[in-house]
Amino acid sequence: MNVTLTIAGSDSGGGAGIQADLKTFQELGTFGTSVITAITSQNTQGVHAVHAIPVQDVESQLKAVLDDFPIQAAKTGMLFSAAIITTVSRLMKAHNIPLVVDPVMIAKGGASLLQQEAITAMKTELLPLATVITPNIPEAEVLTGMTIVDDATMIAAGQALLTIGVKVAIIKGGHLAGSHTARDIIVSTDDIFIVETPFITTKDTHGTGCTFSAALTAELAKGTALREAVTIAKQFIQAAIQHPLHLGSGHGPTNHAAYHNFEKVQVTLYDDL
Ligand SMILES: Nc1ncnc2c1ncn2[C@@H]1O[C@H](COP(=O)(O)OP(=O)(O)OP(=O)(O)O)[C@@H](O)[C@H]1O
Ligand SMILES: Cc1ncc(CO)c(N)n1
Repeated sequence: MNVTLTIAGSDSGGGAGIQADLKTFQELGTFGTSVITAITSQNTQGVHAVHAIPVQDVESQLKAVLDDFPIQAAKTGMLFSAAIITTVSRLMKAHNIPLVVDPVMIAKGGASLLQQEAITAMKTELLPLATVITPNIPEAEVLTGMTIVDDATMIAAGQALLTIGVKVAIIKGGHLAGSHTARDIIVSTDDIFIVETPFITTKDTHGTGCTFSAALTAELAKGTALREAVTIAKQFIQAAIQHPLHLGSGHGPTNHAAYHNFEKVQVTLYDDL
């Protein structure tokens, strides 16, 4: 059994955060473990409260999991504070575990999930340990100081992230204004490629970023090569958005079971860049 780990915040609404990660890990045939960094009181309408877990409790959860489980890949989501980032980075540095960093900053409704002063710690302590980083466009802009408007600027931002020490940058295009496609660009030192699916107009997109990065983590844990792992993660999130559950009155969760319950999604790959 391949073991995965998520270090993230709890979403009481079940569509994002730890809950999305564990459901996705399970769907893709891995055994999910978790370290909770914060408890959010959240539903489809928004984030109503955030309670950060004391840093010593984050540390003891992470030690407990790392000491006893053969973790094959880990991901981070909501980390909230510089102190939590410093602790997670220190402990992960001592282990050679493939790490997917989803640099969660702001929830879809606008609530802050990462304190402003934590961005430096993320850049200097966590990103050098990242195998893969999965920023959306606003997050990539904050981390690089660049303005992203098209493929060329997405690639340039990805390359800027590589200089921080990240091995692979996946810049997610879901937020690009006026886009009819959900186009993500993958930049590594030896390869640049694009995965693309049709953009789906829906309000049920709560937790898309968490779900995508968790699917990628599960595939990396199984030893799937990068291109194939990204393609499966893209199929997983596209299916989850395409077959909504219509839960709640706001931004509903995606359907984490859709990848197995519906027909396979077509992903277009461009690699002649
Ligand atoms: N409406 C959509 N239709 C199809 N694919 C989408 C849509 N929205 C996002 N995606 C895809 O979902 C994945 C997650 O990207 P997204 O940009 O939504 O992450 P995010 O903004 O980090 O999410 P979150 O709000 O959960 O933090 C990417 O592959 C993106 O292209
Ligand atoms: C706990 C948590 N993590 C991440 C996100 C981003 O979708 C969210 N809304 N809530």
